[in-house]
Amino acid sequence: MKDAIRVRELKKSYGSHVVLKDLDFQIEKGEIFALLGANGAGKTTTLECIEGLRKYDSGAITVNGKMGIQLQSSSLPAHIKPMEAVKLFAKWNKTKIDDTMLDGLGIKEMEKKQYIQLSTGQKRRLHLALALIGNPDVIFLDEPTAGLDVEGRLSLHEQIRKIKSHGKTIVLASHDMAEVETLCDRIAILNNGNIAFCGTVSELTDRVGRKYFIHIKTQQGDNTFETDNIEDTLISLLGELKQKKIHVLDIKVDRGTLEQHFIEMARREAE
Ligand SMILES: Nc1ncnc2c1ncn2[C@@H]1O[C@H](COP(=O)(O)OP(=O)(O)OP(=O)(O)O)[C@@H](O)[C@H]1O
Repeated sequence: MKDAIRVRELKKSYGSHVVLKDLDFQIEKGEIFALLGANGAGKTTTLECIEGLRKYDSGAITVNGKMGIQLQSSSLPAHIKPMEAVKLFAKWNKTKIDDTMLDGLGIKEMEKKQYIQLSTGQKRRLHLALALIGNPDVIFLDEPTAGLDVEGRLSLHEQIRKIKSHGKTIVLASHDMAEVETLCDRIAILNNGNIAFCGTVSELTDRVGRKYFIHIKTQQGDNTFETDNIEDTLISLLGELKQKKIHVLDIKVDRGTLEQHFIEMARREAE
């Protein structure tokens, strides 16, 4: 399949702070691709270099097709009405307004409100609509569902899948691993200025295994244990605590995210 985006030997520093050491990856046409990584790993820097909004030090970036970029919340004037923004963007793009797309995203229902009066979900849908004006081939979404409730999130996922079904390529930066697991064809994890992993979610699961975190709060303090077998670990931990007559106040089990496990694994391998 033809690449929508190809990044080769991308390097970027801010002064003496090296953020991207040497990035190499490609994004295939028609896939949903996510860029993951801890805060400050360089996701936004990478996306903005690809989008042409940020200068990079060296390397090569190729984008095949027209780009549509989702705005940050602060980028629209507070009092603009959604359809005014849509008309403005259509004019800039010298394109006709796609009523079917606007109906799908419920933009016309927001007609009477000003931008600051929109709910978070409505703002996200408007940002998506504005990114789609001009019928782009590659769409960049930065944290598309941050701050939304479950219903808002599911509805936006549905819209993103619909965009993909029209053959578009979608690139997103996200912190929400559950979202990435359900939505994305492939992911890349940024760590220490490099692509630490690039592949499908199931390839990532195969690499790190399914792990869990058990958090135990006792009179003596809090402890966290990583395990791939909740039952055995819990039985042995509780047995040990009982024997030592340490009183358990609270127990929580969470799955952690694949990204956390992967970064932890990379850290251990580097030691
Ligand atoms: N314009 C800038 N000048 C100097 N340093 C910058 C600039 N932009 C980003 N940085 C630094 O570069 C690093 C990467 O930032 P970037 O915003 O790309 O990371 P990120 O992975 O998108 O983070 P987050 O998940 O918090 O949004 C951070 O340490 C950040 O402080």
